[in-house]
Amino acid sequence: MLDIFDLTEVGPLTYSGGSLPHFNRRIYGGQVFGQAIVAAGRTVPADRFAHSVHGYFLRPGNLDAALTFAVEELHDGGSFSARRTHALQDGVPILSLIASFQEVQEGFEHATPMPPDVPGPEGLPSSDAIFRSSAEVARQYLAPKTAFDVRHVEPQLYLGPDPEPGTRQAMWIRAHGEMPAAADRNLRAALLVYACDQAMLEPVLREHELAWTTPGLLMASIDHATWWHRDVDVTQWLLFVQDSPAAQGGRGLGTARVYDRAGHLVASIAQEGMVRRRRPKGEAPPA
Ligand SMILES: CCCCCCCCCCCCCCCC(=O)SCCNC(=O)CCNC(=O)[C@H](O)C(C)(C)COP(=O)(O)OP(=O)(O)OC[C@H]1O[C@@H](n2cnc3c(N)ncnc32)[C@H](O)[C@@H]1OP(=O)(O)O
Repeated sequence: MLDIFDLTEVGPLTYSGGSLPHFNRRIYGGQVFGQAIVAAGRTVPADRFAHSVHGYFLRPGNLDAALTFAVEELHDGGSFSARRTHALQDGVPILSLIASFQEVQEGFEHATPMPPDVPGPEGLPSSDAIFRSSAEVARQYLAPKTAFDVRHVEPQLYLGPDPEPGTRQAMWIRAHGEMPAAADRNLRAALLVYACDQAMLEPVLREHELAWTTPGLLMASIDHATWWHRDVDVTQWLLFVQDSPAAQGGRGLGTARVYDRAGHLVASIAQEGMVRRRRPKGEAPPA
């Protein structure tokens, strides 16, 4: 997974990168969003780190087409730098985001505390075991090796819906493997976005008694925002405390507060997605 974040500089403010296989034959949103953050981070002073990003998934990404990241230098201030990245395939943008970077500074501090009553990851079922238990479904949906161990507090939504629907969930996540010593803070930030796209809309599914494998489900991430409050390391367990404030009109909103094991709030995330039931064959779109 780390290889696809090792972008190649192909021109001024321009980078290229590869894609990992993905089950629905489009580029995994967290991958292209994370790569676009890394591209932006390559163009800022070395002591400025991503603190927020806002972006839109404009078109489905083609796994077989070249992926180019074009960065625009929007602003370099005394302590903040802003960059726009367009991820392009065949000359058209599939993703547009603006990321902002800041020097490390002292300031006022507060954070919503980690909920006290969430069980730790050790005793919870691992996504690895669930994927291994259903070889047929796993072959259809997943690459041979998944990068993250995901452990839900509520029932997982891979094979079926939650029998007790609700808009909230808590989930632990940790990358398999190590981070290279040379990994920089902006790469670590990007890897959090990679990790989260697989679960940000789960509270929407949970509330509506849906699962990833529900037949006829149409889903795609539309937009995404992350605020990194601190340096974040996906090779250590992170707790996602998730909610869905609303779903309507074919769109659902997911939010997450992300805590490290020590209880620090390391990031806040919001993501909206298209969540629809596929129209039955032959049914015309509304006039
Ligand atoms: C062991 C077990 C493992 C199990 C399994 C594990 C899973 C383990 C978790 C993995 C989890 C990964 C999660 C990945 C999450 C991303 O990675 S998503 C990828 C990133 N996002 C994207 O690629 C989205 C890119 N953007 C777009 O594609 C477009 O901007 C949008 C959002 C589709 C909107 O475009 P648009 O042209 O305005 O689209 P629109 O006209 O609304 O039509 C969209 C679809 O809705 C349909 N539609 C339109 N109106 C309606 C309506 N009223 N009712 C119903 N349908 C409608 C259309 O027919 C169309 O259908 P398709 O032709 O696509 O089949």
